[in-house]
Amino acid sequence: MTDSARTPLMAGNWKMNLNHVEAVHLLQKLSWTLQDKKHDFERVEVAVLPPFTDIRSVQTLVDGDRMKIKYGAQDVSVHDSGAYTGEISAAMLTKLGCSYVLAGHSERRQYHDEGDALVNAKATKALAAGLVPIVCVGEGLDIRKAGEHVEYTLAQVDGALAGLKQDDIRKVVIAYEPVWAIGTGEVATPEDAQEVCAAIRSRLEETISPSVADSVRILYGGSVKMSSAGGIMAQPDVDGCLVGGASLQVDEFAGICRYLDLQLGYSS
Ligand SMILES: O=C[C@H](O)COP(=O)(O)O
Repeated sequence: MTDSARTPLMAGNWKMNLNHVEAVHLLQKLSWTLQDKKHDFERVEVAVLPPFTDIRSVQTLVDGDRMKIKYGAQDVSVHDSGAYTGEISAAMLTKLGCSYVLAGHSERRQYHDEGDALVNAKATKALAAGLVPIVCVGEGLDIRKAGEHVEYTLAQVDGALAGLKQDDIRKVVIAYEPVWAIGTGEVATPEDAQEVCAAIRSRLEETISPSVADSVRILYGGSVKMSSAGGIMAQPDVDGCLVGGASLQVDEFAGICRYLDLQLGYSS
């Protein structure tokens, strides 16, 4: 990203990894590493998205050690309470001190058949409870090969944000994740990321307002590593990264969070 009022966000999606004991160890080590390197959390925000079972332990650690790392969940129910076995409500996440929640991650879309209407309902519930939804969008390989990736992704954005108030949309984070680059080691080029992130921002400008488009943070996700983060973050419409596998390795994730320092040649 270039100079703008948008604070970059590096969010680590742990997916279904780490039990609560392992989560505490990783988070403690991440915090020490970033503190040791004098990471400026106001300049680059850092968040982790653990499995539900870890969140209470993460909350206790973050509060107890006054960490500046934020945290959130990987999914949220569209229901407030009641007979919905296995579901977790937005209010439960707020009570646990969560700041963020993913909505419509490609793995939820793929394995749980989540579509844009459900993603929209989840984002709506999250916002109403004071959580910031990280709305995930992105195309599969067939769509990319057909050259329809921009149109396809913009339709997902339209669907996910339908009916939300302007002031709510301003708070939303959008994560562009080309599915073919997730967990595959295939990284979209910085130019690929910029193409779609810029198209998303233009769409927000046209359909919502220029000021909302200027406020919304758009992340890139898909096999991001410490070595690729700098090039991706140099793109003007990329405001951060949604990191999967590399967020489970403290040094890699800390390096991604410190992309600015590493570009300036400070010690890794
Ligand atoms: O939520 C994260 C994305 O799915 C990217 O995962 P990855 O970095 O393992 O490719």
